[in-house]
Amino acid sequence: MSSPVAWSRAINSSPIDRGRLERCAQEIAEAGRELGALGWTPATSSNFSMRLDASHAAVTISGRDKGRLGIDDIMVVDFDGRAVGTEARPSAETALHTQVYRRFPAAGAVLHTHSRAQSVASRLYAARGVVRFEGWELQKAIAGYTTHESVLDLPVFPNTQDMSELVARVDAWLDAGKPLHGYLIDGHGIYTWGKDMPETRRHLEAFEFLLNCELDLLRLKGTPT
Ligand SMILES: CSCCC(=O)C(=O)COP(=O)(O)O
Ligand SMILES: [Zn+2]
Repeated sequence: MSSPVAWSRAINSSPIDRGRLERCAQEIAEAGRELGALGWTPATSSNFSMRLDASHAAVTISGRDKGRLGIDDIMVVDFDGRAVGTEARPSAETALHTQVYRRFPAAGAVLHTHSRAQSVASRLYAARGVVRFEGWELQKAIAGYTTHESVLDLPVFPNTQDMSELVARVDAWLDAGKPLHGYLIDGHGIYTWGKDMPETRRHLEAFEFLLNCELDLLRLKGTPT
């Protein structure tokens, strides 16, 4: 959103609660600062969002430095990706965010980052199409996982500038009944989500840690497990 005036227009022309929008924008900006400080949002990459209500999300404006976000760098979109109350351009990857909110009614936040581990792992596992985590205690950081004796799959989808292709791949995975808590895009980065921003941050940190462990094993052993 380019200014508080635009925010007022957005709120006046929609059922969105202004207080909720401001709180979400603050949470998104804070997450961006912390993820940026970790080096996971290089060169304006990455995008973040939070659910506002049953049909709207707050999402980062395209091209902004995600490590230095203010609330004016956050805008409102509907779940078809249309901007609400502003001429600003939402993230180029907005369709991947709104898909999560449509497919997971309990999802409250989505984070997408471009860390080195995410980017390198996406290339190494692209041919296999999935990174399979087994036997790691940190799998329990993902909602619903209660033991290291579980299988946690993080699919790797081919990169494309056509978001509808990516949306279709995610839909196909879900329609096959396979669990999904996040995914890599080849040569690109990771998407993950959760019921709120703290859970989404936890998922992102867990996937980052697990990917780094798998990459360390690869360096030591030579082939993917
Ligand atoms: C320079 S990063 C290329 C685009 C991208 O992958 C990304 O995450 C940021 O795109 P946005 O439109 O959300 O700024
Ligand atoms: Zn990206």
